Amino acid sequence: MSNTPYNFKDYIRVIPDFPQPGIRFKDITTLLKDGGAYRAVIEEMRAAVQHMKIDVIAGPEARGFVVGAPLALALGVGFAPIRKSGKLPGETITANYDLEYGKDQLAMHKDAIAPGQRVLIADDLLATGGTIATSINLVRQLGGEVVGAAFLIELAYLDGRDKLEGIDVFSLMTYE
Ligand SMILES: O=P(O)(O)OC[C@H]1O[C@H](OP(=O)(O)OP(=O)(O)O)[C@H](O)[C@@H]1O
Ligand SMILES: Nc1ncnc2[nH]cnc12
Repeated sequence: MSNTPYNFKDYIRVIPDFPQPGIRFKDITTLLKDGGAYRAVIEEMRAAVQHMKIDVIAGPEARGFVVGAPLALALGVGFAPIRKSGKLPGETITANYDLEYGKDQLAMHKDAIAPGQRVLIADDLLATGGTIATSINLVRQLGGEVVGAAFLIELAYLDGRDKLEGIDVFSLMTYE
């Protein structure tokens, strides 16, 4: 049971028609700039995923970094970046994906995850699930065991969770 004094949704700015008509963009910068609220969401996520016995967190660029890296520090585990293609300097594997508003390709270093490691994938937001499904694909290609996925925000009406069968999913805030 959470004891937080924060109503986290009060810290999310919803911007209609960004980046294209019909999308209601959930802006987390209004949460991140408040040190107390930022710390509190990471603490809530840490408490929710602690039982998963994670070895490493993987997070997709860019907003997955601002959630995944502090969560890794809070849990005392390492962080493996999942980047848009062409950014990582070492040997990589890649996978293509669709977004709520576009297409892209993600990459990971081949040595980012050791075979058999228990991995949590962390991101700010679950929408269609394309980013997280691609992240899972990459981690599994490297031999990692994806035990969980954690988000600040889930857009439940886009059914992204359907792509996460068999994985322990935690979302701090849900929009219906
Ligand atoms: O569930 P999905 O439909 O895949 O959408 C969710 C993803 O979209 C956003 O990232 P975006 O690709 O816009 O990149 P950014 O973090 O660099 O802004 C968000 O941070 C998630 O990673
Ligand atoms: N509606 C949305 N708001 C913020 N980030 C997103 N990524 C995909 N859909 C999004």
